[in-house]
Amino acid sequence: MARYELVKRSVALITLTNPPVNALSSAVRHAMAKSMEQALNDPKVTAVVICGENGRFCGGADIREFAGPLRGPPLVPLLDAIEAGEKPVVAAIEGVALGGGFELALVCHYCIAHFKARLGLPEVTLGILPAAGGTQRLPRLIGIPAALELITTAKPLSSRRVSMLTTPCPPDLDALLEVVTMEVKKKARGVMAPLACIQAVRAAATMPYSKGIKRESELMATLFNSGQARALQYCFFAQRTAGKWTLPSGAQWNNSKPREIRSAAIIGLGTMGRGIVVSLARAGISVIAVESEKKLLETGKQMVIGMLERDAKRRGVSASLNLLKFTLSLQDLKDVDLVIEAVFEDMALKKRVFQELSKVCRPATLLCTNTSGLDVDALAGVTDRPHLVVGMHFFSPAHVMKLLEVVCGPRSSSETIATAMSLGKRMGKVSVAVGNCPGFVGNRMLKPYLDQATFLLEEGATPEQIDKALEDFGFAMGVFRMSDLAGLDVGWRIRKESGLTGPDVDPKNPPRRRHGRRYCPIPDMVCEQGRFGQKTGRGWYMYDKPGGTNAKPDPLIQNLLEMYRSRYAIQPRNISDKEIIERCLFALANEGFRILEDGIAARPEDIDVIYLFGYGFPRHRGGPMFYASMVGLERVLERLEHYHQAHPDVPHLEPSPLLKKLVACGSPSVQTWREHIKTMHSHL
Ligand SMILES: CCCCCCCCCCCCC[C@H](O)CC(=O)SCCNC(=O)CCNC(=O)[C@H](O)C(C)(C)COP(=O)(O)OP(=O)(O)OC[C@H]1O[C@@H](n2cnc3c(N)ncnc32)[C@H](O)[C@@H]1OP(=O)(O)O
Repeated sequence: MARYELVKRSVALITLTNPPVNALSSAVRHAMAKSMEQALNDPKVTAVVICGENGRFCGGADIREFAGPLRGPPLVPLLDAIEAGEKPVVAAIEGVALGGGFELALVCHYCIAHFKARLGLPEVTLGILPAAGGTQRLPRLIGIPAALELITTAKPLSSRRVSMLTTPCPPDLDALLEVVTMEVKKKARGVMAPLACIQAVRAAATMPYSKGIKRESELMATLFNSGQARALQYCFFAQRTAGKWTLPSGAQWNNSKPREIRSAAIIGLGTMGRGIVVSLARAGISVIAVESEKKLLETGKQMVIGMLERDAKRRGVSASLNLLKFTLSLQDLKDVDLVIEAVFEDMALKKRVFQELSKVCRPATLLCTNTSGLDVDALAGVTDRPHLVVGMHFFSPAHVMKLLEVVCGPRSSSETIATAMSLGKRMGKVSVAVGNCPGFVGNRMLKPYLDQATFLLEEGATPEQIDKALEDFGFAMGVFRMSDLAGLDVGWRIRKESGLTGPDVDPKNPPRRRHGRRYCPIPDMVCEQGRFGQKTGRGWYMYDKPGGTNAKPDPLIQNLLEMYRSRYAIQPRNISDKEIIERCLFALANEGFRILEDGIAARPEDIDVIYLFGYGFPRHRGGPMFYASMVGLERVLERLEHYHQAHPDVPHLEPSPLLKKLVACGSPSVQTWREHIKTMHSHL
């Protein structure tokens, strides 16, 4: 846990040895305390050096330990003792010095850092604050503005006994803290940890160290026990769990070798295709981009080049334009390692593309589809290599959004899945393996969520009221603003194709009902007026111009809602924010339980990661499944039963069997739900 060596008969070398990141677990703290005592008591030792094994200084406190009672020697007195010791202590930093690791470096009297070392205080991302003196020592060392900023930056330090310094303090401290508070509130609505950090840094500026450190500890205690800290720490591990995919066959992330992908091709240079080309080129992969018409090819090419150039400028690197080739001919794809089809969302068209690819590409080429919800296995079925077909569902804009759903068809081989997952990682994506069903995980869950929002409109709410409730909950954008951004026409076309609206609707359907269930036609009526969202300057809101982003409530939508309600004799009622949140989010989580039952997602963590990275679910709420567990499964069940009773024609409100089962088992923690799903059928 910590190795003690005497170097040159005078220097004590203490090496942290707790792979993979030398986290300060209770065993490490214990070993460090012992080693420090030995060094301080040995008259031969004139100086101490602390470093970490395997090129990593220290990744901070052991986050896993936060879930249980705190054991072992506490960190703060250990660090205070290092700082107060009579012998000089040097932190030799290679790799990461994060959180408690950075705080350890701060108490050392000297720091030597490799130029590639990464120093920082990421505690806020875990819903806590740097509570081993970080908020008190750092302002003393580098001043308030720089310390406030350091949450996301790395700064090498070289100073002695930092706690003895006075904090360099700007004359307009209150104004500065006010500005930072406003920024933090805007960036992370409703998130407690950054605000607590500001209060702790204020204490560093206005109090002696002994009082400041006490304040730091009080603030930490509040954060530490908060639901937000639990949610954010859950997110940290959920993201890592999601990469560890596993199939019922026994194939999994650590026993399936991915293929090396050197070249790829993208079919279709629409919004999605362009984003995927940029992501691939940024990852250093040669890309051939294919379009069906010269004009589309030229437009796509100019846009891709522009995107790559802007991106490279921002990152201070040169644009990898030499990796790109643009063509009208599928024949050019005969030698590529992998193809991603990103054509229009039309099964017949996609099948034609896959049949063509089967003929043109060499037999070992992987064929991937970027469909957002169509049957991946149906596409595999028209090829000569169904085992090499997999879904790679990127989210728009694909060069920005971090999420990738890797859709495993029943015939996708483990090597194919491993390759898609590993390619996603190389492209900087958070990849989650999911099963094949309409909408997969993310879009399948979206339907009940969107349905509830539009039903609430019928019953008396307005788009701005619903959006505000969701934004106050923590979403960056409410459901209607988000729909305006994404474009309303896509959903309209899908509803027309499925016979829910338009000329193909069965005339026997009573109004506001389809296939025996409640149906809200308001989104269709909005589209019939040519209101497709931001791009047309009108949608659920009005905008200054087509493409404008400043959403304003539109009296025409208000009129439309009033006319609609009076046509169907609906008496509008006052709807509370609580009802909005419960109906939208419990319906969302309820579908998540069904997805787990159906074996479309292997674990609740996978669903949460999809919603965090693909749908803007607030991270400090942990994701829809974690949120349900925090509310209490019993409560979620009771509210769903209540709403289902009030709306029996909405099957999505009927509590899922898995939710009922978990409640019957005493509402176990989200990390153990998997054990209760074991016996069910998996599509993964
Ligand atoms: C009444 C109540 C009073 C309460 C008061 C309580 C007071 C308690 C006193 C606390 C003192 C506070 C100390 C400090 O201020 C708090 C902290 O230090 S919090 C931790 C801060 N550190 C981080 O957030 C770093 C997190 N890690 C990373 O960012 C990355 O892992 C990395 C270090 C950059 C390495 O990245 P990669 O190379 O990509 O590797 P992975 O991310 O895949 O990680 C590999 C493996 O390691 C596990 N892991 C990483 N960091 C930690 C950690 N800090 N603790 C535990 N485990 C960690 C990670 O989960 C992976 O595990 P695997 O998935 O392989 O099992």
